[in-house]
Amino acid sequence: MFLTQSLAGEAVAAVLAGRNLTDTMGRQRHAHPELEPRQRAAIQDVTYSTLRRYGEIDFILTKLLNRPDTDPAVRALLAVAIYQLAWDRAAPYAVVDHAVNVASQLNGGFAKGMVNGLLRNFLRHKDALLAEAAQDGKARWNHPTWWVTAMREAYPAAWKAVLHANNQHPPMSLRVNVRKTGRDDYLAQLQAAGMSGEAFGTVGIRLQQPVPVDKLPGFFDGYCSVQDIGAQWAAPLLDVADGMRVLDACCAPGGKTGHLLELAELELTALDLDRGRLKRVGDNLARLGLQADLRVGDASQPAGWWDGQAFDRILADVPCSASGVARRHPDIKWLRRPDDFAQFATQQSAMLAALWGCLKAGGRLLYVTCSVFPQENQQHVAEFLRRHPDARQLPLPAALPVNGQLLPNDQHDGFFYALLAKD
Ligand SMILES: C[S@@+](CC[C@H](N)C(=O)[O-])C[C@H]1O[C@@H](n2cnc3c(N)ncnc32)[C@H](O)[C@@H]1O
Repeated sequence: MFLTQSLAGEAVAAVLAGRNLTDTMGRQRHAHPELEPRQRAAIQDVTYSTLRRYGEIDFILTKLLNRPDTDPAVRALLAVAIYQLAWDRAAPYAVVDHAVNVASQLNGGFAKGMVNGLLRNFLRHKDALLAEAAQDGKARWNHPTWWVTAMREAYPAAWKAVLHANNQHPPMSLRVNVRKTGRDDYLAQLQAAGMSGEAFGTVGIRLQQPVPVDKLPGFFDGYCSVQDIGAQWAAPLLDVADGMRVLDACCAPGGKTGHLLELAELELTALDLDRGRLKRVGDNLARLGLQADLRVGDASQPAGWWDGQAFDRILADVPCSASGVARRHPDIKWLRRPDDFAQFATQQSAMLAALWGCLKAGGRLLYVTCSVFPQENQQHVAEFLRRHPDARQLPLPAALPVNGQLLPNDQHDGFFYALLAKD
């Protein structure tokens, strides 16, 4: 547990200092090759869970700490230990002892006594403090206040459910590669391997329990991909057919690229700005037995990568706040700032306008975000339609919300879809 607390504390401190959690944990894995998968899973679980609950934890720490200028590394360690004492199954005495040991190695160990005293104090008043945090208007939602206010305004009926979903463990879902096996066959293979899942859509399976991918039958032979059920709408919405020229404009790590290629024989260009992430697209396609023309480039600058031949279909899965997948990336809640949206909007508008010029008349473009903020979604598309008289928004299938906004729930993450036709 010493290592779990030490590395989880380090990761929480990095996020609270403004750093990305995925990158931070990647660096930790690199620095600690000796960690076994079980230890890595424990560190990830404690780190993610602490960040999911950070509103309540911060409230409790603010009450218990005498000094507002506590060392950030010590405060993050305390946050992790409070998560463990309040919600984890770990034995309280072990949590406190190990936290004291970790503290003794932080910045000269001056905080050892304080960590010991504060955690014991927390244990003495745990129920009352947790009840107080659960009642506090700011702490209880475990989101920044501006985010709660925005959700209240955007979804007067559903905002509590949206915030609640963001604080849960996400479901693990699969997309069966129909080029290799059928969905019913794959469900049977899962069952034979001691796993069970529920069918969704035409090729989706939501697993009852998340599992490491190496336990999934035929995963390395491309029988399935891990993909959220909500993300599995993208490729079918583009209604692709054999022989089409298709652009996947922000493709990495390639979840939707693979799905498009599983549906038809396409001449597909897979573009991404990030060379490292594009490599993962190549790896994923190789695993699935599929091929695309992979290009590094900026979607808002087609001159750098486009040969001038228009596309029949374009998928624009643009960079966004990722607020619809906050439960998979709990750092997002604490890293985003309200003024980030202006920057996203500028980037999203530039991409959409440039990609529109690469689409054939009669072609379709699917605008996608994994955001629940209307300014990245409906409002953004309405503005685009005002500026482009040759663009028409097509209705979505009845199974999707009319406005294209999927909100996160126990079945899928939050996504936004707008299907645009060029007249
Ligand atoms: C939401 S992710 C795409 C997810 C992907 N479509 C999938 O389903 O696996 C957005 C991607 O856009 C890429 N990106 C960001 N800015 C870009 C730009 N100007 N041009 C092209 N790609 C960009 C990022 O590197 C990131 O991989």
